[in-house]
Amino acid sequence: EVAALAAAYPAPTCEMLICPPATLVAAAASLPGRGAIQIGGQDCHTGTSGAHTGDIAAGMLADAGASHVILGHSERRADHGETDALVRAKAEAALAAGLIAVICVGETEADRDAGRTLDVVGTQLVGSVPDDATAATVVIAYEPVWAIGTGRTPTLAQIAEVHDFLRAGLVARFDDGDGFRLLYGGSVKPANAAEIFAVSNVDGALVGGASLKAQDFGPIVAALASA
Ligand SMILES: O=C(CO)COP(=O)(O)O
Repeated sequence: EVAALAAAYPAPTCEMLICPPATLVAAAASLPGRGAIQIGGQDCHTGTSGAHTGDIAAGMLADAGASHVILGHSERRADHGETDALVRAKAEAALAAGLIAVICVGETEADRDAGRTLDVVGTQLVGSVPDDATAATVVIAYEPVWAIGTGRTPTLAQIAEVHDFLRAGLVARFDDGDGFRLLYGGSVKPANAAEIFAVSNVDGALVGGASLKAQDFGPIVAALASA
């Protein structure tokens, strides 16, 4: 699928990143036909050395050919109890290893129903993003937990509200806050990609289910390339 996608988009006008499971990072990165597609991991450890059996250090991902790593995905936060402080420490390790960190934030459905969405993502943003982050080294992904894999998405106005809020938070904290890429994630499909990419401060997408097949991911890439 990676090779098929690369063949379909030999010179894309947007960046393409595939983050396969750790067991496939090296194979994907060394695929002769990967073209412009970049490869990332889905998590890394905070440490650069030491005894951490089963964990994958950022430097190991870089050695395997990864350029990026996703950190603080809601499944990591839920399944492994990852806190903002841990995500930040992982991001620091990723930056030290020369990786670009794709840091995820997002509210649960209970948070949204209680009117806490901006509080939650704001706290996650402050807590999870290292102080030495730059627009070149950190990407933020807004992923409402209730939209992941469910086929449900926030309204475009709700996406805009959160993305504008995240942008304001980045601008207030970082000199180049305007330049950070803000991805939306959660049930992005070929059918809704173009309208989501037209939303204020949406610079791209973090795609799960629709990234597994080149025939689904391709139209999403095309929608971003022409956004
Ligand atoms: O976060 C995501 C994948 O990890 C998003 O998944 P879906 O695009 O399948 O909703």
